[in-house]
Amino acid sequence: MSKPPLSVPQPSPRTPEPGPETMIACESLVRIYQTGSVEVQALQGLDLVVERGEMIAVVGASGSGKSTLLSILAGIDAPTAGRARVDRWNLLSMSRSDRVRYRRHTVGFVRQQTASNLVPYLTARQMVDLPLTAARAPAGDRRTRPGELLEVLGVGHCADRRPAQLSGGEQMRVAIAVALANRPRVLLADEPTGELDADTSAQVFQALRDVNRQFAVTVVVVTHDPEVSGQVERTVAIRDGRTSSEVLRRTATAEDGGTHVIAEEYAVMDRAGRVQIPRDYREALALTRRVRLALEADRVEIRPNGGVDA
Ligand SMILES: Nc1ncnc2c1ncn2[C@@H]1O[C@H](COP(=O)(O)OP(=O)(O)OP(=O)(O)O)[C@@H](O)[C@H]1O
Repeated sequence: MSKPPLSVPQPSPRTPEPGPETMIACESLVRIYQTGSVEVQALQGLDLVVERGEMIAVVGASGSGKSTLLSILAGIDAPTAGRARVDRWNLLSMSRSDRVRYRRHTVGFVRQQTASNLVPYLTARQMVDLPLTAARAPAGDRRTRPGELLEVLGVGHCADRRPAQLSGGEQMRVAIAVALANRPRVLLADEPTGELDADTSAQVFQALRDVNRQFAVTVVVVTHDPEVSGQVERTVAIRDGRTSSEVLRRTATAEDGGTHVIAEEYAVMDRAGRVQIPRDYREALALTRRVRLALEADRVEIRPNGGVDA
């Protein structure tokens, strides 16, 4: 420290710990892939908390670990280390049968490639029925739920069509209906608008927002599309397998009564106090391995080694 603090600010009484309203809590999550002698650290200590009923977007460069995170949350892949809890499930200690139950009832997953979500020889109604049958849902549910869900997703008119008879946007809406069949608490979508044009993508995204509100399902959407990520209240950015920053958006009312969205970006600090400083900040001030930290009354300053006030 360059100088002693005048007074140490008191910690905020609000705790960042996952609470009863938390649906997803990942802490220091690590996933290492081993291919022959090569090790790839896809997740390198990622932290993420998502509240019940929240809808968030996850963004990040190609290879930053977004799909790995979603596969782990979907119960398809298992973490190497760290903690990951979704609803009442601990994702690091699930048995094989737990995993089946978890994937059937707790999470719905919409994959990146639209076609991979669908079965070419089944109609939309039959595809929504498939997970209901697998979960031995009551006959009443099986009769009514496929039609109702397709209706909510705006593809009720497509109920008797097969995937080849659907547009890209319709296929994605059907895929979302399939993922929601067993009333999951969490809906995970990996680039659901990646293969769609701008208008169709906006409609599909609106459909995700609608089901988030209507069914109170927690939604995590991975996207490259800034138009999409700009429409949720919270966007989490992943860099090199870690949560690096979050953008929070809120609607403010101006004096003339008009409303506008205010977006504020925050760096994310993990439990050990680590924060990633963006590359452009580091380069602008030539911050290298050693930096100077100073605790002020209302902030922590980071300065280049050899800066003033040494
Ligand atoms: N099964 C695997 N075996 C080996 N390495 C893998 C495997 N899956 C992912 N990786 C590696 O882990 C890292 C993270 O991959 P991931 O697919 O999670 O990134 P992503 O952010 O989703 O990228 P994209 O936006 O391109 O889909 C990458 O370096 C990738 O090559």
